[in-house]
Amino acid sequence: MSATLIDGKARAARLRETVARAAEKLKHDEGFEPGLAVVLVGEDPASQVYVASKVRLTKECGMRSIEHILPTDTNQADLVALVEKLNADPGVDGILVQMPLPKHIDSDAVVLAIDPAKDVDGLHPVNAGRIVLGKPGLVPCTPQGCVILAKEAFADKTGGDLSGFDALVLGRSILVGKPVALLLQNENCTVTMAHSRTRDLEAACRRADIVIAAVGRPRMVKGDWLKPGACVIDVGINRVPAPEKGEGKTRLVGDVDFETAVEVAGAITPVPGGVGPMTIACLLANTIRAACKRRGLAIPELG
Ligand SMILES: Nc1nc(=O)c2c([nH]1)NC[C@@H]1CN(c3ccc(C(=O)N[C@@H](CCC(=O)O)C(=O)O)cc3)C=[N+]21
Repeated sequence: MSATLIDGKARAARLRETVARAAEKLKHDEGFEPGLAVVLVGEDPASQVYVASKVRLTKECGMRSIEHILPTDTNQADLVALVEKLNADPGVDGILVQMPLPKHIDSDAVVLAIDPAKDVDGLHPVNAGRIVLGKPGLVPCTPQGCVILAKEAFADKTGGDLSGFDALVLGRSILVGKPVALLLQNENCTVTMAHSRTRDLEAACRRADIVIAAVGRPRMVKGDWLKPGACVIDVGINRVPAPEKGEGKTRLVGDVDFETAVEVAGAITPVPGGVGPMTIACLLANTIRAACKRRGLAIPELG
């Protein structure tokens, strides 16, 4: 058996289309263009690539992109001052400070400085708390993308309803593991949070109808860890050497061993082309939501 591929690229393109329509409507009905401010500190090449695609897709969706590229030696006070300036700017609806920040900067303090109403990354403790409480707020982008893709996998069977499924989240990071576990609980899944100290991880995995792999270990989850027919969402973005492509070349692999998993799973996300593109589409969707909420407008349904 070979699993159905969950096409994150196509799903993300569809979400961006609804974002573009919402942006167009805001421009037409309300006379403004939602604005997303992206702050990049330093010259990390991966971060530069991510920020470039966020900027490009923001514009493609008919929104305004405000870019601040700062040198590596930027100090914390100056970065916080910039965030405060963006908080106060009425033309800025969303603020994203690209992570990781240089080591001399306390990223918690920077995130805390972001106005929770503009926190389109969903990283501010106020927004994290809202998920815990099951209250509306800005939901982190990668976890949001994981849930959308899991629903997509069950579209035919349950109409996308995840109620009652056993979900296993592998990894407990603030950015992905913890919030995605809470979101799945809010979708009425029975959630297990597994991590490096989990006893008999393989057995726990084998019980799950939905596996979210977010540990950052290349190809860790093997096909024989999976319940036949399970839905597998691979959050991993690991760059590994690919000598077969030439000397010094690399390729991207997930936290799931795709070749063996695809034989057992019912549905699986590829890497690349799975969760990654959804992360950016959800960021753009959050910018629309933040823009509407801040102005007292109804928040559109963005699918
Ligand atoms: N404040 C902040 N918010 C973030 O959301 C954030 C961040 N910092 N720092 C870094 C991580 C990583 N991240 C990705 C976004 C898109 C892809 C993506 O589109 N990946 C493509 C392939 C990209 C490639 O080829 O390298 C894919 O999976 O198909 C991946 C990773 C957002 N992050």
